[in-house]
Amino acid sequence: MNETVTATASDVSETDPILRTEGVTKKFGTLTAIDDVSIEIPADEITSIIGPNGAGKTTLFNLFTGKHEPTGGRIEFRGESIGGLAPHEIVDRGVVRSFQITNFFGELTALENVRIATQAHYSGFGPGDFARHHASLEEPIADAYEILERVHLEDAARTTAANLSYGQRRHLEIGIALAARPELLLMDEPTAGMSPEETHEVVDLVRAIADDVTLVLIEHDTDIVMELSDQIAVLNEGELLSWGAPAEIQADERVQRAYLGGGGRE
Ligand SMILES: Nc1ncnc2c1ncn2[C@@H]1O[C@H](COP(=O)(O)OP(=O)(O)OP(=O)(O)O)[C@@H](O)[C@H]1O
Repeated sequence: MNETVTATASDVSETDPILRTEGVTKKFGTLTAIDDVSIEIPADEITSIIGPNGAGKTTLFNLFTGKHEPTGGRIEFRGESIGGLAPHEIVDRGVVRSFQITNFFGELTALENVRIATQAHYSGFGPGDFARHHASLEEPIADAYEILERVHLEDAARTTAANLSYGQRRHLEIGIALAARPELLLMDEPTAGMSPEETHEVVDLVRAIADDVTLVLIEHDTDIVMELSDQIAVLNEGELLSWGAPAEIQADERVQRAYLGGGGRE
């Protein structure tokens, strides 16, 4: 059993927490996937969640997004409890997840994919209401172009998603997430499967997005984690093993033993 680590923003950051958990626990039958985790995610910064396979990283994201309901404990976004809210209610509050798995319409263009995602913010658009009269699409289209520029896909606006390169598709997924106007964006392995050049581009993109969106990343590439993160939370067997600035995490012997040196569970 590890000693209990309680992560507070005051340890590493001066900013207010945007997301906070208090003793949050998630059990699947007899397995405790998240075990009494208390953490504060500071606003306007980049926080990474790392840990060996099966440590509970994805489960923690699923608790943040409402995919899973906590078995115990509390999750607050901007001071209000969100534990147990439906996923769409949590998105409406500004907590959005960018998926690693493809989450777009392959036969539609990059522009159309992002435009559809922006339409939720305009009154009068309902689900599936994709093909409106052109004039009523002006604002969503302008928004979509702005987002495509942000994710460096302006030149691929008219390319169907299926014909984008792997790296471009990952940019599109980030664009679709940005279309939901997140205050807090959860990114699941943004550089997974990318070439060194594509990785470099995404690292720059993540940094640019972090200028006005709080980011929480799950990332397996330790170099990227150390480069990008303002603070790092280390999970191990469902528990918060350590929390701190990159240099502190790198120097933490428990982290070395549990993660950087191998180990883990499936
Ligand atoms: N829906 C589920 N039902 C049952 N067990 C689950 C479920 N989701 C996750 N688990 C278990 O909870 C534990 C934590 O899994 P989780 O996917 O959160 O780990 P992770 O840190 O994201 O791992 P990885 O790095 O391999 O993605 C694992 O033992 C996993 O098998």
